[in-house]
Amino acid sequence: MGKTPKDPEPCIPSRKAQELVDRWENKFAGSDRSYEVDIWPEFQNLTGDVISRTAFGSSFMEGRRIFQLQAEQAERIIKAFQYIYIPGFLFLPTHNNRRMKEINGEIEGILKGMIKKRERAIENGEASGNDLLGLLLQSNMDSGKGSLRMSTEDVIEECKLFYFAGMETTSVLLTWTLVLLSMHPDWQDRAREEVLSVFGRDKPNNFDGLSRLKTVTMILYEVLRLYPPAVTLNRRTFKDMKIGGVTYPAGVILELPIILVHHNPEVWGKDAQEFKPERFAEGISKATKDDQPAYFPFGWGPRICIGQNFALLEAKMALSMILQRFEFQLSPSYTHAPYTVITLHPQHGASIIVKKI
Ligand code: HEM
Repeated sequence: MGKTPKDPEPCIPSRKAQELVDRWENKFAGSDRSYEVDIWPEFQNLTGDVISRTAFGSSFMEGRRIFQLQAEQAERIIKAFQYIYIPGFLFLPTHNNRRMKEINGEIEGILKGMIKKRERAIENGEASGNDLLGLLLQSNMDSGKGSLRMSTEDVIEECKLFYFAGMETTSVLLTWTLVLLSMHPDWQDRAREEVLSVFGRDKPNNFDGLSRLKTVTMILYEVLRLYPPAVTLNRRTFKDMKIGGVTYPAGVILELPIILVHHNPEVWGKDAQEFKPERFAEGISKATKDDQPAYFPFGWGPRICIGQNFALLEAKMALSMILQRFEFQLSPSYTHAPYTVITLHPQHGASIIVKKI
């Protein structure tokens, strides 16, 4: 049968989420109706695969190696920050510092190799590919030799940022969503009812249907409020400026503690610590007292996250597929311990019991 506009070629997030639920389903052996799975590594692999394919197309295996290296790098950076601050300490040849340098070198080496290979292919007349790397290189070629052209270093930095920003954050969102829906089965049921009423048993991969998932969207917003993957943002003043009645000179680093603003009872009400997706029933701007702007999971202003729609789409697809096929609850071994390794991780993983519906 030919493909109709209603039966689109599944996009990368849809294909990868499908593989995940198929794999979970295949784990049910014989008459087993439930089993335990740690969703934290599962979602890291899912979002790592999605971003590898989106960013690097067919070179996704090299991309996956970058993801392993970046995960190790994040742990080491946090370790380095846990020491008392001594200027220049990061330049000392300690074991941790040497390994961080090595990791940086390996990541850059892999990216340089991929860029060279792709540039050669483009020079030989092959298509640049519609992945991030191809688009960056093509736009670079189109802008000629002028000042708008990015250097190889710029392309490397963009790829590294895109990779880290796109993988870690979305896996954190999916993990806390399943944890909270396990703690609040009433919301899990409501979300499943909505998904089944919009998609039935069909694949939830059409954008029209996904944009009609109101309860699922409210749930994701509330998870991002309580467990924002990026807990804090920094800004440096570039000139003297007055903020909230205080004048700051140029060069001051200001911190916006997203997680604290998101939990402030003066803004969100006495129930600020509670999971209540209904607060987003009339959208984000009506969720706070006196409509105060206090919701920044994706940052704000000119540097706002460029991947926010991609992330919400990926999360909605994966969550919908999971809800269509499984019920889930927390495992007795689950320990609630959110902690920050650049993003907000579950320190001891997130084991849940999955039951086939
Ligand atoms: C739940 C998922 C995500 C969250 C919570 C999130 C959050 C953020 C935040 C807080 C920032 C910093 C904004 C600022 O400094 O003001 C940011 C920047 C960024 N994000 Fe995301 N992000 C997510 C997913 C993604 C995805 C999937 C991608 C790529 C596909 C992505 C790519 C980026 C990039 C490239 C930047 C840097 C933008 C710039 O500096 O101009 N993010 N994100």
